[in-house]
Order: sequence, then C-alpha cells, then structure tokens
Amino acid sequence: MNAGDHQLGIYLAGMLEGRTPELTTDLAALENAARKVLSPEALGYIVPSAGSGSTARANLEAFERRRIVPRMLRGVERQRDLSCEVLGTRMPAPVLVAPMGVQTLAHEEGELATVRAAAAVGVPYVHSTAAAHDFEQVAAAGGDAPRWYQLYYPTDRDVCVSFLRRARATGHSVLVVTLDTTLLGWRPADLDRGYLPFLAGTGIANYLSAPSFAGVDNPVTHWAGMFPNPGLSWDDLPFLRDHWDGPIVLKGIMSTEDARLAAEHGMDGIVVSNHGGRQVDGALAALDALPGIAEAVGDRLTVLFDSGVRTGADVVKALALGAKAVLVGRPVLYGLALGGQAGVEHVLRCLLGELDITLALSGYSAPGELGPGALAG
Ligand SMILES: Cc1cc2nc3c(=O)[nH]c(=O)nc-3n(C[C@H](O)[C@H](O)[C@H](O)COP(=O)(O)O)c2cc1C
Ligand SMILES: O=C(O)C(=O)c1ccccc1
Repeated sequence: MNAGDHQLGIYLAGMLEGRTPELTTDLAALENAARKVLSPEALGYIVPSAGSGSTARANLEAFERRRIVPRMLRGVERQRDLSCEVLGTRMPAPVLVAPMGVQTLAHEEGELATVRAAAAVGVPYVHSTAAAHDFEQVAAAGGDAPRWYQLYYPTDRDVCVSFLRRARATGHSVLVVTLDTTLLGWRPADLDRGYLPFLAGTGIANYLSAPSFAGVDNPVTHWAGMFPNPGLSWDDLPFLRDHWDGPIVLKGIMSTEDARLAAEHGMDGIVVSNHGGRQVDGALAALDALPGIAEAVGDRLTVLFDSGVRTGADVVKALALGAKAVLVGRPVLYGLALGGQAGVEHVLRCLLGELDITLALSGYSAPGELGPGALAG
C-alpha cells in the first residue's frame, strides 16, 4: 500500500464502498460486533483469556494509561512513507498479522482468507504451527507476499525438522519460536464448555502430513504426545540454528533477563508478548514490559511487540516505547469472522490508515522518528 492510499478522503471513500455496517472503522469496537457472529465454541476459544482475564485487561489498560503528546508545526510530509524493513522483510508499515491457529473457528476459509487479505495489503502473515490449513495450502493462497513461520517446538525432533523444511520450501523467511505456550493456559471458557478445537481435530493440519503421523491410528492422541513441551530450555535453541538458515525470533519474552539471554544465544529478534493474556493470568501487561526490554537489548536484536494492540494509536505507543514493529492478534480474527478476506483487509487497512493519520497529527512523518518523548510522563 502506498502512503497516499490512506490520505483521508480518498482512503475513506474506498473503504466505505460496499462495506457492511458491522465492520466498523472503530477498531476497538470490533470485538462486540464479532461476538454476535461467532459460534459459542469459537467465541469461547478466541475472545476470552486465561484465568480471570486480569492480564488481558491489564494489556488494554496499559495502552489506555500511556498518552501521546501531539506536536505542532513540524512540517510533516504530505505524502508519508510508513514502510520499513524488519529482519529482511519489506512491509508497508511496521505491522504484521500475529500467528494464530485454528482460524476456521472464525470463518470457514480460515487462514486462507487471512493470508489472502494480508497479501492484498502487503502486511506479512505469520503462519501458525496450529493452523487449520497446512504450509502448502497457505503458501498457495498467499502467493509471493511476505510470510513468516511460527513454531510450536514439538517433543519429536523429526517432526520439528520436517516443519522447518516445509516452512522453508513454502517460502517462509523468518522463524518465530513461541516459548510461552509449552502447555495451554488455564482457560475457564474452554474448560467450562469442555471444548478444545484440537480434540475435534481442528488445528493439526501441519502435523497430519508430518512423517511420524503416517499411519497412526489416532492423530489427535499422537498430537497430544508432542505438543506439550514444558521441558524446553535454552539448550534446545542451537538445534533450530542447525536446521534453519534464516532469522530466528523468540516470542513470549517478558523479562529483561530473558531478553538478554536471547541476545546471548545469538537470536535475531524477540516478540515482547504475553500471548494476549491467554497464558499466565496475573502476568504483567506486555506494554509495561516493553520499555525496559527495549532499553536492555534494543541495540543487539530486533524487538517486536504484541498483546493488546487495537488501534493505530496503540501502534504509535508501542513503537514509541521501543518496538520496531507490532503484531496484531484478535482484531484480525474479528475481521475474519465478520467478513472473511474482506473483513481482514478492512481491519488491516483501518489499522494502517489510523496509524498514518495519528502519526501525522502528532507531528511525525515516519515511524522511525518516534521515541519515548512522543508519550507523556
Ligand atoms: C485464537 C488465537 C489463537 C492463537 N494461536 C497462536 C498460535 O498458534 N501461535 C502463537 O504463537 N500465538 C498464538 N496466539 C497468540 C497471538 O499470536 C498473539 O500473541 C496474541 O493474540 C496477541 O494479543 P492480542 O490478541 O491482544 O492482539 C493466538 C491467539 C488467539 C487469539
Ligand atoms: O490458543 C492459543 O493461544 C494458542 O496459541 C494455540 C495453541 C495451540 C494450538 C492452537 C492455538
């Protein structure tokens, strides 16, 4: 997308044409609209968080608490360029689609609709190990647009290597290793309903075509033997280096100590994230962890961020606190539920448009100009 595409007027005219009223441009309000169309199981899996939801609320509250200080008369460019390069990937703005599994819960086309929408806007798509469509299907739908791959490090090393090989062969350029979900968090909405998508066979598409799954009687039981991996340690990272020749990013870093360890282990990047509050209820807000981590390691590796990004202003705040780019999670699934591919495109275009306008009105021509001084306090 060119910056000119989201110049007010021109941009809004394009966006409003044919748009269903549920697809509001108030991105923070999308959740309520999506709640009305999601099935009870999908709603229970996607929207709530771990435990009492206190970390998920803290994520949003941390964004609410930080305030932008708009600056005037700074000669902001009329045609702004938000594009950037992150770990060798060009993107129209510092925004990626977060890895999310089981997207067919939100819409029958699931990941295929999302990757097509991401490709249409040019926003990188991160393919989840727990996707309902496999590497090959997602790559065929996404074409040449940028894609990264998110690994759930399985207990079975042959399966791990087969994932890395297929990810490379299907054009994924960066490996994102998720560390905070070696077990699923305590999620009352799912527990009370007795529902998990995997037990119904959804979200194991990548596994089904892996070698050790050939001929097994019960793939779900086989999956259950290799997904939980709480024994994972820093010593397991060199194995990934041996089998992946591109950048490696660790997702789920929440402490400066772990951020330093990531740098010492030669990682290329981290995602400061608490998994949208879906794992450790009671964990600190991801945005509150960000500035200390960026300060400690920002010059040694690429610091990315997710958890609680809902609006363009939120993107500004995360960038100001040291993130090079942000990943957006649930809002993408809300767009998917409300309008399939068009719904996801809507969400991404709105997010980029609102980011652009918020930046400009705050006195900045490009995301790289932001720093802690852009925020109050
Ligand atoms: C339904 C759903 C499925 C998810 N699946 C994965 C996954 O497979 N791998 C992963 O690393 N993170 C997964 N996540 C976490 C996201 O990547 C991201 O960290 C989180 O959604 C960010 O918070 P937000 O939803 O507040 O934007 C999932 C999140 C949701 C809502
Ligand atoms: O639900 C999640 O947050 C998640 O990360 C996940 C884990 C395993 C399979 C699918 C999604």
